[in-house]
Amino acid sequence: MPSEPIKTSELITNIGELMTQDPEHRVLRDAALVLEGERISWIGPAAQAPAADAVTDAAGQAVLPGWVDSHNHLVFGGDRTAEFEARMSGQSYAAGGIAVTVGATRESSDAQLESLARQRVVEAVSQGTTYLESKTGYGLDVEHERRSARIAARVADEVTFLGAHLVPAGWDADEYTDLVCGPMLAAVRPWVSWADVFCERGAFDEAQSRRVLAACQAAGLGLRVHGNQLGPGPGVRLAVEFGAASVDHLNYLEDGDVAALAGTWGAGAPAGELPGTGLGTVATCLPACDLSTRQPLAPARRLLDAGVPVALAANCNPGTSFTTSMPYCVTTAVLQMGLSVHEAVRAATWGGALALRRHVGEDLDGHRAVGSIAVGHRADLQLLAAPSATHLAYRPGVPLTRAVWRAGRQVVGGRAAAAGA
Ligand SMILES: N=CN[C@@H](CCC(=O)O)C(=O)O
Ligand SMILES: [Zn+2]
Repeated sequence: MPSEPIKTSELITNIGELMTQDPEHRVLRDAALVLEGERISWIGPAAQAPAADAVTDAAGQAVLPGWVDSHNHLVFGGDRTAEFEARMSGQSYAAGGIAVTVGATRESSDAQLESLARQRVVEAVSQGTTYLESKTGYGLDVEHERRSARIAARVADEVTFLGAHLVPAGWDADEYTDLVCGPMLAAVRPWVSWADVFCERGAFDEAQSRRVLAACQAAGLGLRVHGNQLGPGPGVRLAVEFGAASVDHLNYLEDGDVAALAGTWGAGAPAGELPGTGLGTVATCLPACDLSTRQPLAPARRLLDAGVPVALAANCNPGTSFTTSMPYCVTTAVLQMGLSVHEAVRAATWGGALALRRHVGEDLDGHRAVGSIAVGHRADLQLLAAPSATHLAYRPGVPLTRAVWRAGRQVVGGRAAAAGA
């Protein structure tokens, strides 16, 4: 991605609306902030801003945290246009389509796969994404999963092992599950910190999913689950049972599922803001996927009302959601899922960070918090070509990303562009 050399310090001033997503959920007017190296060092009224080595004039426009996109499948070859067209003519989505992408992925060279994945990251960053996750899952044998994990680790901030995406043709499901839990897990382990399982009809049943989650947890991986996408099922229950950081999709939830997720956050605790303690399972909703598969939209409003923290993610993959656009997800969450603009932005920034456990402090591995604008956090920001975040929903489909900073480095736009010149 293009980047300018990092400045010692940079003042971004004349910010019309600064939506911090900090613990107080502050929205500041006529604000400014200072970046020092990769971190945010000062936030306050523009009139009191300190001097800095460089100055960006936000020209009264809005600044938000960069999007934290916590669910993607970026390492794949080919596409599934024909399947999409068939779906738009009434065919339903089924897990089996994954096999088409597995074939195209195995036929691609390492260089092709990495280049394609990088292009997808660049596309995401150009729309304001500053931190993103990618899964494996289109290799589905030991060597190709290892390769996917290695490539994903080169392009994404967080990598999730999804060997349990589909049982490949010719395999017995239980024997394939043994492979995932044994040699495949060992092969990918150096590159991944998360594991996931597609717990759904046509993919992995409850017993197989439980085995995958237990083996990956024993190997020290954090857990995530694809659950309740194509019908009611055990995905949410399993995620809760294993203390997964996130359960994703959630198109078919029963009252008990919502209650179980809410229960993981404890009564009355400010969701996710007890650093390192009391963290439950985030509900990750994937609106672009829901629309592309013509499934009912995940009940984000109902989940928030029940006290469950919600994340929004793009779920970029060739089968169900071939988009990297977090603004599209935010817009849909507001226009069609009943979230306020503030809630949708929160879900696409702080919510994603919470789903990746990157929402607070400096972690043991030296990562700074992402997903909110606060002193000490990583300087991941986006400047909109609009005076408020409301324009993301008010002007749907309009490219509003004017400038993006990732770890203090401006990776989209220039200071002249930022000032509207
Ligand atoms: N649902 C499972 N996995 C992907 C889709 C995979 C595919 O169809 O290629 C998803 O998150 O939607
Ligand atoms: Zn997925």
